[in-house]
Amino acid sequence: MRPSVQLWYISTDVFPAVFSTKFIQHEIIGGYSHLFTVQGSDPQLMPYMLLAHMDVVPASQEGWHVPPFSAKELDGFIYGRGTMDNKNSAIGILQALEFLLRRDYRPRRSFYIGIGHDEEVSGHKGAMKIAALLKARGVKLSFLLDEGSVILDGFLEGIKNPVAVIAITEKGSITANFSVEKEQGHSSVPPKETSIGILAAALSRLEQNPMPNLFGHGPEIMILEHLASEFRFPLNLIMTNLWLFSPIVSRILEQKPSTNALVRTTTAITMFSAGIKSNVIPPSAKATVNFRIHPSQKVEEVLEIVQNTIADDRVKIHLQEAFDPLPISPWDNHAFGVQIFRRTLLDVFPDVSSVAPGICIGNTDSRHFTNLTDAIYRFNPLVFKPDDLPRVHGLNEKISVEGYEKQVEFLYQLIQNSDINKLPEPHANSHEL
Ligand SMILES: CCCCCCCC/C=C\CCCCCCCC(=O)NCC(=O)O
Ligand SMILES: [Zn+2]
Ligand SMILES: [Zn+2]
Repeated sequence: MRPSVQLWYISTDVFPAVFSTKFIQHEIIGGYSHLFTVQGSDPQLMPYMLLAHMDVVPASQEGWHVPPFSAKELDGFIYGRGTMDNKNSAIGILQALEFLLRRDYRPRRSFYIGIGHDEEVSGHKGAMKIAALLKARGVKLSFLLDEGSVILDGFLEGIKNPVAVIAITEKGSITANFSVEKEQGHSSVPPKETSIGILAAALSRLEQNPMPNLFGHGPEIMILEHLASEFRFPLNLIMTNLWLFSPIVSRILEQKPSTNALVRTTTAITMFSAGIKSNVIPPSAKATVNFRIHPSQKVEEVLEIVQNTIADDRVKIHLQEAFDPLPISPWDNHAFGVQIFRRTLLDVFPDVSSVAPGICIGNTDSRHFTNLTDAIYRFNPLVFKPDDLPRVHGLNEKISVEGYEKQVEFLYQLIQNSDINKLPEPHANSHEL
């Protein structure tokens, strides 16, 4: 089956300078993905990489203010599937580069642009192949920037200003298929339990018994530690004394889905199918459950908890895909990428008062690049309010025109800021960055 991508916008017509510049090489990888190699003028500087993807999850035709693939503009917003996840980055990166090239800019530091075509189905044919190709060419990266976190505005009770959260790891994942088989028969003489009843009860046990709250066992605590001074009194005192207050804070965080996802391995029953006719005892019931693994756990440990919670041998478990949480990227004054992001945020988003390390609660193509660098960061320069979160993979995904322009500006500055060969001095102003 062909992936659901539109390729027309990555073309010579739309980005003439990108495609005609001598020091830029363009390759198609895996049939649809793009790899651009931008050769900098100083080969001594270690290259970096910008990553994005152009494939999207499906969109229902109902419930949208405009058709989901029309990219129509309404009240200052561009609506459409992929406007936040992640065509905004794919086009934004190329547009920033196009602008720079038109101003005769030649970067000093080389960089790669990878635009995958199958991120939403694990990136095995796109990003994974790009990573393998770069590895075979002996490439090492100073840092890599992908999607995965944003500038949060109004997510945390008690913080007034928008804060940029750059994910330094991402959760692991298990996609498991559960099934129960039972003898088919006449519905007038039903057994005590059907395959549907057995499977539904097992899944209900999984939902009713969430995985343990692991706040404080992984890097999620760093978000609050870094943002402590942003909280109003007395929350700032609580956040600066998490050694004492973490039991209370962990209970508060688990109340909302967006913060619950930070403190535990989550369990989402995403597919269920069973039954063939209203008067036939169903021969089988099947379900798919997607777990996103907290950074302090591993696949094995989660599977053991699942087995013990279900505690029913009639329920068979088949793993579709499973991988551990990703390594934690450096976050200190020597982390080149982090310093570049800070400086660029300060340049472009003066309202952002803090930059904190965080966790990507979903998964990204960047996880295929761990052989090329230990400095993998997931961050999209978009200001997110709480009602934006359900739009990702949901209805009425949209980006404001101003927000998209800011994204391009961020990338435009980031490319230039990355050209320095040593870490910048901290800015001498009152800004908290
Ligand atoms: C301190 C408050 C934390 C709030 C946490 C919510 C922040 C949400 C920020 C961005 C959300 C969306 C990005 C997730 C990227 C996932 C990309 C994707 O869809 N990959 C496929 C997959 O995971 O299945
Ligand atoms: Zn995405
Ligand atoms: Zn997505």
